[in-house]
Amino acid sequence: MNSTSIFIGIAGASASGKSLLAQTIHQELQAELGNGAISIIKEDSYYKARDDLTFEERERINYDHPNAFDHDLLIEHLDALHNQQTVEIPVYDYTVHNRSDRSKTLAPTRVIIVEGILLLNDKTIRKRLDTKVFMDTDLDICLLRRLKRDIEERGRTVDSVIEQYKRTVRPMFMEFVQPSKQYADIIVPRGGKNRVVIEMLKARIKQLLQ
Ligand SMILES: Nc1ncnc2c1ncn2[C@@H]1O[C@H](COP(=O)(O)OP(=O)(O)O)[C@@H](O)[C@H]1O
Ligand SMILES: Nc1ccn([C@@H]2O[C@H](COP(=O)(O)O)[C@@H](O)[C@H]2O)c(=O)n1
Repeated sequence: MNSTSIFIGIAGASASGKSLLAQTIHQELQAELGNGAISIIKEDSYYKARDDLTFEERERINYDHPNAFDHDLLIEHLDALHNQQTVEIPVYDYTVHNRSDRSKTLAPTRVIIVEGILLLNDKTIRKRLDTKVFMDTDLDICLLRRLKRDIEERGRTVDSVIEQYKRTVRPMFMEFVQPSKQYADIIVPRGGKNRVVIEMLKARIKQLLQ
C-alpha cells in the first residue's frame, strides 16, 4: 500500500446522484485495482447524534444546515485515514433521525471517495480533497428522485418529503450547497450515470495513484 490515500470529494444537492456516481466508480475501479483498494465515506454518517431529543423534535431538525453535521469527527477520520489509521464510522438511521448504536470499521484504502451535500462548503474539508466534484443536476429532477427514494428507502411519506423540501432542503441548497459549486474542479451535469465523467474520474484517480 502507498504511504498515503487519495481523497475524492463529491458534493451537490440531495438526490443529485452523488451516491450513484461514488458507487459506480467504486465498483468499476475495485475490479481493476483489487479488493480493499477503494472505499466510500458518506457525510450523512456524520449527522450529529441527538439522543437528547424526542422523535418529534428530531423530525423538525434542519438536516440541510451545516450545524446538523459533526464535521469535526469527519475531519478527524479523514486525517486518521491519511495517516493510515483505521476508523470507526457511525451508522446513521434515517428512519429514526438519529445515529444508531452501531459503527462500521474502515481501514485505510488507497482511494477514498467522500460524498455529501455540504462537503465543499467546509474549507477544512476542501483542503483535504485531492479532487472536488459537484453534481449539477436540475433541482426538479433531484426532487423527483428524492421523493421516490425517501419513500422507498427512508420511511418517508409524500407529504413529509414535500413539507421538508419547502421548509429546509431547497432554502439550504440555495444558501449553502449551490454557492459551494465555485470550489469544484469538475462540475457534472445530469447525475450519477454520466459516463464521460465516470471515465474521466477513473483516469484521474489512476493518474494520482502513479
Ligand atoms: N442519471 C440518473 N438517472 C436515473 N436515476 C438516477 C440518476 N442519478 C441518480 N439516480 C437515482 O436517483 C436517486 C438519488 O440518487 P443518489 O445517488 O442516491 O443521490 P444523492 O447521493 O446525491 O442523494 C437514486 O435512486 C439513484 O439511483
Ligand atoms: N434524519 C435525516 C437526515 C437527513 N435527511 C436528508 O438527507 C439529505 C442528505 O442526504 P442525501 O443522500 O440525499 O444527499 C439532506 O437533504 C437531508 O434533508 C433527512 O431527510 N432526515
